[in-house]
Amino acid sequence: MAAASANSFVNPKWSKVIPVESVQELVKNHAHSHEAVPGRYIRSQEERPTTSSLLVSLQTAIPVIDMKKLSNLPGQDYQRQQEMVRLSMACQDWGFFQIVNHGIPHSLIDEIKGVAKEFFNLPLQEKQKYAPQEGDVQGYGKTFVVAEDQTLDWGDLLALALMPDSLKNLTLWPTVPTNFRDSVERYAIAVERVAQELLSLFAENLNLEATDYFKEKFGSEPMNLMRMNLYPPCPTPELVLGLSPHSDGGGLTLLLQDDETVGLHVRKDNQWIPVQPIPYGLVVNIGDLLEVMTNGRYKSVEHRAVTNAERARLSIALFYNSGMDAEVAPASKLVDEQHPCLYRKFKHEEYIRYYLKRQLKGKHPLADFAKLDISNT
Ligand SMILES: O=C(O)CCC(=O)C(=O)O
Ligand SMILES: [Fe+2]
Repeated sequence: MAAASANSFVNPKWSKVIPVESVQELVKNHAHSHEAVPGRYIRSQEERPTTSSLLVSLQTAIPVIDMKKLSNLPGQDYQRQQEMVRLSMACQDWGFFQIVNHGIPHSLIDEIKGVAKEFFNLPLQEKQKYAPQEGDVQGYGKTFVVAEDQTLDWGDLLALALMPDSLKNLTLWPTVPTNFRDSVERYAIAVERVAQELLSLFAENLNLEATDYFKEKFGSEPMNLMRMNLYPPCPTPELVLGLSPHSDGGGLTLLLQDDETVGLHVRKDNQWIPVQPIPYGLVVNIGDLLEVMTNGRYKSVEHRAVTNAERARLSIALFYNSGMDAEVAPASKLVDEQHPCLYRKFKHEEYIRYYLKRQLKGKHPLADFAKLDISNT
């Protein structure tokens, strides 16, 4: 039974895949034309990334957490306690933070960015060898294009399932550059270790019975994905989005972003806050599954990517998720009279299917799928 459901990830039918043109190609082919940005990419007035809201929000920044301060054992270490409080606030108020001193070697970070750039710079025919088969969410192209008339994101991507082995489809893993696969494997192991460390810190902060509470709930085989996003420069960045607003559907996301180019925006108090890159830092955000497991204490927050006219921007996301068969439900310790149960229990696989059938559109999926009506209680 488990094997059958796992294989369906690779073959039929996770989502309808509507093939669309590569944005990199579009830019190349229309570089000198007035029609460089086709109508399908142009956003409605409300969705456009206006500059006025950016100016206001520049005063705010997502919290930065120093992992080194958290690496000691729990105890009387005052610095550690302070950083734990900051981490807790970050998860509750923002759903987003950046981490520094996480222990991932800088050389490995340079390497993964290097192979990703090399891949996207290959000729289109080479990249198309890794286009997904029907119904798959892995491979080179775009996911979440579910309707012919949908407004498109100004970006290309490569999505890879990292684990479990039954989902990993090596035929969609590039072999050029030659060190691509090896770099991805080593980078993934390093980031997964940091994700596990963060999950134990969350459990400690939430006073859950064991620091491996989430590790256990995620199951022995987490379902982890990597997504490399490439946003080419856009002649009219004020009219398009690189990635539509969405909350991440998984557990925890660790994102490596471009050092020089701001592009990620996080929604806070109805404003879009740009995330200033920290060289060799990682952006961490809470996904929908952790919002459910923490009964809403930690927030899975909407975010989007914008483009600019001058430079391409690369980001590499690692989604650390529960296993497919894992049951997702609020921790019973986080449900009481003051905190009624906000979400129903569900199987992770059900939510993936639901999430993938929809366009990336704000934070609605979780609310529609699992939120309980507590107005009468
Ligand atoms: O490119 C970015 O900064 C955001 C990427 C992202 O949100 C995602 O891949 O889910
Ligand atoms: Fe995201």
